[in-house]
Amino acid sequence: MLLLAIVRASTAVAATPSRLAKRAILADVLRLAEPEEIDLVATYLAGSLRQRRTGVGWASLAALPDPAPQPTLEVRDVDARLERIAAESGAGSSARRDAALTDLLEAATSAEQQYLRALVLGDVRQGASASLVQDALAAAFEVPLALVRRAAMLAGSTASAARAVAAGGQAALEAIGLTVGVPVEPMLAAAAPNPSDAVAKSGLPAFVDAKLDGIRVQVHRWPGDGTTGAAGADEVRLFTRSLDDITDRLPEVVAQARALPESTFVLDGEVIALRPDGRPVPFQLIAARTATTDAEAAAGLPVALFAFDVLHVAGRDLLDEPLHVRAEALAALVPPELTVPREVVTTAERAAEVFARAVGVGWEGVVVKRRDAPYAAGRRDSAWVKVKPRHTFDLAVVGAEWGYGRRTGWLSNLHLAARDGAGNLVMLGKTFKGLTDAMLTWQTAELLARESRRTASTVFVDPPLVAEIAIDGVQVSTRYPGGVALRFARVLRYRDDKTVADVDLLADVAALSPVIDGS
Ligand SMILES: Nc1ncnc2c1ncn2[C@@H]1O[C@H](COP(=O)(O)OP(=O)(O)OP(=O)(O)O)[C@@H](O)[C@H]1O
Repeated sequence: MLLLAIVRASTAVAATPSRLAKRAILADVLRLAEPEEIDLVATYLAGSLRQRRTGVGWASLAALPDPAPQPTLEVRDVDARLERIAAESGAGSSARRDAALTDLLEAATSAEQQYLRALVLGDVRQGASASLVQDALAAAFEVPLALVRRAAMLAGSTASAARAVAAGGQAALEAIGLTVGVPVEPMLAAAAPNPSDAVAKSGLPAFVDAKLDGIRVQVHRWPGDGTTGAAGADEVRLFTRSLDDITDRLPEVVAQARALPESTFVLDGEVIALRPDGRPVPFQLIAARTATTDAEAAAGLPVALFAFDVLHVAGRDLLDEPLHVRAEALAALVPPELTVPREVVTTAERAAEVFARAVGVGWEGVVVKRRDAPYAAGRRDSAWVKVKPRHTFDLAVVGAEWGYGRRTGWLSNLHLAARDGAGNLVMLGKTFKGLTDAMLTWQTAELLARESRRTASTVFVDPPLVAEIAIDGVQVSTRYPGGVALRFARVLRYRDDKTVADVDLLADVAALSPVIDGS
């Protein structure tokens, strides 16, 4: 199939808001794909690449070469070229990568060049997600959508489901089961602002788990065939939320899995580290630790898996079992000190108490779980509902960057600052989230009226506006002058009844982090 077919579909999908129309466009393309390439076609249609990383950044794609006059690029050719680009390593690799990229772009028409650039940068804005492509696969091959979704989550990708359905139709989809050693898409959580809204979604009684702020890890163990590891030792593999294999990075978790009393299982959980006083180490440090295979760095911060679910034990798939059955299987497999703190509650009041206690001991919040729900891999629905404390601060808006795309002409990305002890405004982060069109219009006029200076991208203001900002927390920053950066900031509302004297203190914002406040 020509890449052009995908580019055209992507453009057409972006141009219609109707999900049904999008599905029809995608299904037409999927029907035309050869069975050997349908996995790539499905991947590209969802706006992603088969290669997790290509090593190509913005700079290499800033200027595009002259386009080809005619579309000749085949989807499979594009993939093969990207594979070579991604595989480049060692001395001179960046020059070789750029040369191969230029070759690829020279073979592309102008529309294809734009599409390839967006694809490589992960920036295809067409409104087609993996979920929509699954919908289109079901339509194209006339099979139930639920079966496509199930196959995609069990085989770990929509591309694998596409390959199966193109090769063997419904029967091939049905034949896909959980394979220990092959990661399953993790179940995700919806969000609620407080525990009572969460239990309203989940129903009562509900499981209320502590929400641990670490790295999601799926642990697979199965009897070894002696090909890797010590002779006769079981195989263990660890996968992240995006299904990357990080077994080598977390030897303690591998050891922990080997110490459990079964030789075949799949566990889901969160990897964190605890301080000597039992409080959790901040997420940033866990993320840094998980990103390295450096044994010395690893030894400095031992981590452990805290399991919260089990998908398979000793030949028995548990995905379709209700949570309370999986919870029993989990308790039989994993000792309590290696499972997340959990309580079954029967009232909203009790859920609120468990939430307050969880936050009090340093957990990120809670995840409220429906007692009879199966493991909905790859889905974000109300069977799991996360609740985090919402921290709000009144911060100064000291500048704003011009928006682009739909926000062209509006000042959009806000520069946010708190006050230090001397009354100076110290920048802590930026946000363009939470702004309605009416707020964008209002703030653009207000900020321009207060303009003190500007650069090409940013208008700085004096005096600042004051906005109520919600954040999930703070983290240590080397970028911002106060050494503190906001996490997931969003605007709740403007406080034009407040002035800079009402802006919250840097120390109060920083106190959200056990590390930054020095304790
Ligand atoms: N007890 C728990 N049960 C389920 N998930 C948990 C639990 N403790 C921590 N988590 C983490 O919370 C996440 C659930 O939220 P969600 O599915 O929305 O993921 P997310 O987008 O990464 O969210 P967040 O940034 O809030 O962690 C899981 O991916 C997991 O990493």
